[in-house]
Amino acid sequence: MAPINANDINDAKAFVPAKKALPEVDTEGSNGNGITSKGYSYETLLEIANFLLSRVSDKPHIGIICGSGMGSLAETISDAVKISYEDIPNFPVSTVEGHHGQLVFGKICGVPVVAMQGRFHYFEGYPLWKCCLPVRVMKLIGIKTLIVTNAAGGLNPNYKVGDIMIVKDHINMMGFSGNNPLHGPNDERFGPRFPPMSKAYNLEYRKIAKEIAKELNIDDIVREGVYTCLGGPNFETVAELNMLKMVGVDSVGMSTVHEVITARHCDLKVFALSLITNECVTSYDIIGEANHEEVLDVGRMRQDVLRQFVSRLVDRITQLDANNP
Ligand SMILES: O=P(O)(O)O[C@@H]1C[C@H](O)[C@@H](CO)O1
Ligand code: HPA
Repeated sequence: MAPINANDINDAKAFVPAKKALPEVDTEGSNGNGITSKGYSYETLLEIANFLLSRVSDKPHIGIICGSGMGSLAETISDAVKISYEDIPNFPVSTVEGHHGQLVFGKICGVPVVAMQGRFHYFEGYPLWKCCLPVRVMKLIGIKTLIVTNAAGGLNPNYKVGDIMIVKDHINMMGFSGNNPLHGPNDERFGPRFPPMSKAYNLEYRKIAKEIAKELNIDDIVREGVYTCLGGPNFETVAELNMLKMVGVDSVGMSTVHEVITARHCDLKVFALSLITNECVTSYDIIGEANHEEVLDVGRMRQDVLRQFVSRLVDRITQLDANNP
């Protein structure tokens, strides 16, 4: 029999390896006890931050992470300066469709912002600390608030495709097995060894978001609920989803939780939302299955409303924080 090669496999897509190798260094906690783990040192992150600051004129106040299919959020940014991840020293690269792979600096409603058009996921092969490295870099370049968006499956039976869920809390499923972005030596220059997470999602921001939903006349599609992140890349089984439903999860995705933990650790204020891109399959009788194309399509369908929502949020958060420095 003739040997098979990769091109013989039906519909095989060429494997695209990450375009650059990333230097990983051993980092040591700031207590100097000699314990090390893989990560980037504070100084390396500072170098990345300074590299970025040398290319922009304004320090951003707010960082935005665009979820799958939601990259168009960054198109509301005026005076945009775009920096490809590939051009940033020691930065990871995006490998998922629907994640452009660049930082966009500029202004929304006159407020200096930076948006990540493309995030890093655990399933891409990045450890959690590396998925969250941009959050620390954004902290170092000056942001005070992080707005996180994600595409997620709707587990709450009242949710419909296209709904926007304000995240009020999360369940860190990956953390239950000890997989946490803060694992390893703690550098106190970022934050404390044992950061609390009981107020991770800023209450005032959530109130503002609900007011904005009313102003935009979209309060019928805006919900509030609990998000969880699983490692992916496969979508969940029926049994897994039913288990998550029992423990109070409203939306399921593959990101955000570790980013929020990293952000709260370094004292950033956080707002997060899920765009419900598909109904979770919680019964064996349901014919359809989750797929990434549908996720991206719903992102496109909701892009206008999301842009308006996030723009107003940036404006109002800035006013709120100016009054409560
Ligand atoms: O980056 P997010 O969390 O928005 O992406 C979700 C999770 C998977 O990466 C992808 C599945 O379609 O969308
Ligand atoms: O149903 C889902 N599960 C996990 N991640 C997702 N991202 C979009 N939809 C989903």
